[in-house]
Amino acid sequence: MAASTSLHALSSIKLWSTGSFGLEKRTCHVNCVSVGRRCTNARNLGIVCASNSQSSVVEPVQLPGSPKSSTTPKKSSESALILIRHGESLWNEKNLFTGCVDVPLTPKGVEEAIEAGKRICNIPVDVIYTSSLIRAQMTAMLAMMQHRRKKVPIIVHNESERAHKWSQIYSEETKKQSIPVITAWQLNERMYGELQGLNKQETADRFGKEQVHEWRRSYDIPPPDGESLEMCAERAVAYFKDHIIPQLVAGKHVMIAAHGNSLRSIIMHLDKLTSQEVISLELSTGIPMLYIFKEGKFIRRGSPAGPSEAGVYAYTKNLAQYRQKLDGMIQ
Ligand SMILES: O=C(O)[C@@H](CO)OP(=O)(O)O
Repeated sequence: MAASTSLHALSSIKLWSTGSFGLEKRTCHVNCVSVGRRCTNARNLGIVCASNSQSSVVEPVQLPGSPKSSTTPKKSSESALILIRHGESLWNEKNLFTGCVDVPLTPKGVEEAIEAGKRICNIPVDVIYTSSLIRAQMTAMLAMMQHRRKKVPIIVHNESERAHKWSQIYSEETKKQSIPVITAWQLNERMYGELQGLNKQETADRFGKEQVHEWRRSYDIPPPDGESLEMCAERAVAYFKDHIIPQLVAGKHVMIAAHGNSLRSIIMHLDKLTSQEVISLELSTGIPMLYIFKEGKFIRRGSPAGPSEAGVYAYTKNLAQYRQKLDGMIQ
């Protein structure tokens, strides 16, 4: 189906379409990354980095005015990568296709973000990436309010020379107690084209569940005038490789707050999912997922359960040590 096909034209094509919806049965929708039979298996992920990181290493992101630090990868280091889909938005609540429409969180979404923050409050975060959409930014900020390290997340404004200059910080100590938040449109939700603002149920009633599921979850079939997951991946995964992997290689701990589909495309890349497997990948709102980046590989560690449970902290010595350090600082 051509991306430019209009909904009007589609309605006449799809009115007769009533196929079964077998894929729905296989969908595994849980509070973590879940892909069919792989739901519970953390596994080593052969990576990306070997072919990309060396050619695309960029400077670790710094707050305005920070002295430049070394970009040399710390060979023995491991880095945490937290992925979090934004909390429930006002259009999630209304069951509307949202895409790149910039809608805020609901009170429930705010709660989800706070809860997510509690789940990651012992995991180190050096730099945060969010989309340019407010629901992802709200989620990142609210989650960080819960972090035990109590650093202040600060949005980096580099959109113009003046914005950069006017947001300078003139205290090294204050900078040390801050976390840069980089906003990137490349991490935005997939652009949903002519579906944006339509009710999901009404659209399924009109065009058929099968067609709507294809638009929502297939890899390479775009919704009318919108982006397919493949098109979304072209910008989101490219950004991840060019900007985020170099941070991890440099030993920085990264959090990404983004969207159902921009994160699906990144997870597809990290977990090496096929275009068939990604169909059943569903992400819940406000659930953080942890990967460990070590020796050029991403190791999926699932979703941190809660600050008081051993859970993910038992997985790596570094995370356990960081937590102990926080315990020491806070006592
Ligand atoms: O409406 C959207 O932008 C997305 C995420 O809420 O919907 P879907 O579940 O179809 O990916």
